[in-house]
Amino acid sequence: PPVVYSRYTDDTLRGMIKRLRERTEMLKEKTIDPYATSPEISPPVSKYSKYRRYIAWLTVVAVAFNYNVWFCSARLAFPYHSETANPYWIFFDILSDAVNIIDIMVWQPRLQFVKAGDIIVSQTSLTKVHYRKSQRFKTDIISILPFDLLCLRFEFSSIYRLNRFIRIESFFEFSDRLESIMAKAYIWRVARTTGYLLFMLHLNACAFYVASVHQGLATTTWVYDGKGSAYLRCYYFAVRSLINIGGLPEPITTFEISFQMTNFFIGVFVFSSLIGQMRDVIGAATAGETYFRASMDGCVAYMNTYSIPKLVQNRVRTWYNYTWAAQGMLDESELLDKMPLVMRTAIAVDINLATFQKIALFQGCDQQMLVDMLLRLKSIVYLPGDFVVKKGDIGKEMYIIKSGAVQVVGGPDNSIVFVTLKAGCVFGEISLLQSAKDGGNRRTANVKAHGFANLFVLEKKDLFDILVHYPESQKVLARKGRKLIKAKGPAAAKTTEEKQKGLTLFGQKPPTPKMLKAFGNFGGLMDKLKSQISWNSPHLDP
Ligand SMILES: Nc1nc2c(ncn2[C@@H]2O[C@@H]3COP(=O)(O)O[C@H]3[C@H]2O)c(=O)[nH]1
Repeated sequence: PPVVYSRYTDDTLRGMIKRLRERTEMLKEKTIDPYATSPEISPPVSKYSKYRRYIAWLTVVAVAFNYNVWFCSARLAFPYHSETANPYWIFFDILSDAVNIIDIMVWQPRLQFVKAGDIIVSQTSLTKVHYRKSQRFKTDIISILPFDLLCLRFEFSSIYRLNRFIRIESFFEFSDRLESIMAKAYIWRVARTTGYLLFMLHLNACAFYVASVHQGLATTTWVYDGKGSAYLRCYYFAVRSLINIGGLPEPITTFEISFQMTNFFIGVFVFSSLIGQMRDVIGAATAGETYFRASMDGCVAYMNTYSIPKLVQNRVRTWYNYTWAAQGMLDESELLDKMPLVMRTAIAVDINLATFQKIALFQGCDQQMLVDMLLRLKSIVYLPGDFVVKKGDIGKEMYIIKSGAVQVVGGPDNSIVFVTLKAGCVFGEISLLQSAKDGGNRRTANVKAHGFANLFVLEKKDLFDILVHYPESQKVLARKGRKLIKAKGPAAAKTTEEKQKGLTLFGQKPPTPKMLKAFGNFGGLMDKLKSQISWNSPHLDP
C-alpha cells in the first residue's frame, strides 16, 4: 500500500497547519461561520492514523535492532553456539533481517520529506529518489549486507552480523517518534536510559567472560570460575565493578589489574554520566511541580518575613494547592506566551470557543471578536466564600465561569442567595457596559464564590480595545447592556421581588463620594478588604 510518512513533520501536525491556514483564510473573508466545526482544528491523533501505524512498525524495527545488539554480542562472547541452538539462532537472524529488509524496501522510500524549507513532498516517485540519495540509504544498505553467508565457508559465528549494529538510527527514530506522541514522555525516557545502563552492564559482562577465557577459566581467584550460569555470574561481576560497589576478588596479573582499572574508569565517567542523565530526566519530568513548590515556598517565606497572620497564610497555601491541583500550572499564559499567534488562537478556540458561543450576551457578536477576546482571557481561582465582586465597587473586569459556581447574594449579612451561576455563565458585565457618567459603572450586586470557582477574567480595557475594531458588535453589546440594566439594574429594583423582601440589592444608589472617602483611610480600606474574604474556607494541606 502506498503509505506515506514524513521524516520531518508528522501528518497530524501538517493537517493541523493546513486546517489552521484554511481557517485563517476563512476568518479574513468572514463570509461563513468559520467556527462551525471548530473542534476539527486540532483533532486528536487518531488511534489508527498513518503516523501511529508507522510508529507501530518502528517498534518492530527497534525490537529487531535490539535482538541484534544484545544477542549477537552475547553469542560472540559466551559459548552459546551449539548443534541444537544454532537452528533457533538462524531462524531469529532471518526474522530480524526480514524486518530490516521490509523497512528499507517498503517503508523508508515512502517517507515524506521537506524541500526548500516548507514544501512537503509526498509523491512516491520523488520520495524514493530522495531516500536513495540520502546518507541513511547508504548506511541502511551496509547494515543488511549478508556477511552471514561466510558461515557457509567458515565457522558459524555472529561476528558476521556486526554490521547490523549500524542501523542504530532506526532505534533513535523510533525513540523520538514515540516520545512525540506520548502524553508522559518521561516514562519512556526513564525506560530508555535504564536500557542504556543495562546494556553497558551487558557489554561489560561479555568483556569479563572473554577476559576470563583469555586468562583461563578458574586459573586465578579474579576470573570467572566456570561454575553456575556464566551470563548471570558475569553480569553480577559487571554490576559490582561498574557501579564501583567493590568487594570483588583482587586482580592479580597485570592484565587483570588493567581490566579492573578500565572498568572503574568506565564506571566513574560513562556510567555516572548515564545515572546523571537519569536524574535530569526525572528532574525535567517534575520541573513543573518543583516550580510550583518553589513559588509557594517563596511566598510563604515572604509572608513570614512580614509576620502575616497564620490565617491569611493558610488561605494563600490553599489557593496555591487548589490552583495547582485544578490546572497543573500556576500561570497558563506563561506557557502560551512563547507560541505563535496562530497556535495560541487554535488552542484558545479549541478550549473555550464552544463555551463562549453559548453565552447569550455574545450572541450576535462578530466571531473574530470572540476569538480576540479568548486570547485576552486570564484564568483565576477564587476560594470558597470569597467575594469576586462587591456591590458599589467600580467594575473593571467581567468574569466567565470556567468551572465551579458563584452566587449573587444580598441582604443585611449577604445571607440571601438570589441566583447561583454555574460554568459558562457571565457576570460582572453590567457595570462594564454602562458609562461612568452617572456613576453607572459601579457593581450592582455582590457576587461570591460558591465552593472553589475557576473563572476567566476579561478586563474592561481589553474589552474596549477589542470593541473599537468591531463597531457592529459594540452596538449589539451596548443594546444588551441597556436591556440588562433595565432588567437588573437600579431602576428595576422598584418592581422586583427584592423590593418586596425589603432588600436593597439592586435598589441601592451607588456610593457617594462621601461614602467612598470613608474608605480612604487605611483602616477603613482594610475592613472593606477583610469583609470580602471568607475566613473559614477549607484548608487544603499540600
Ligand atoms: N444586578 C443584578 N446582577 C446580577 C443578577 N444576576 C447576576 N448578576 C450579576 O452580578 C453582577 C454584579 O456586578 P455587575 O453589576 O458588574 O454585574 C452583575 C451581574 O453580572 C441580578 O439579578 N441582578
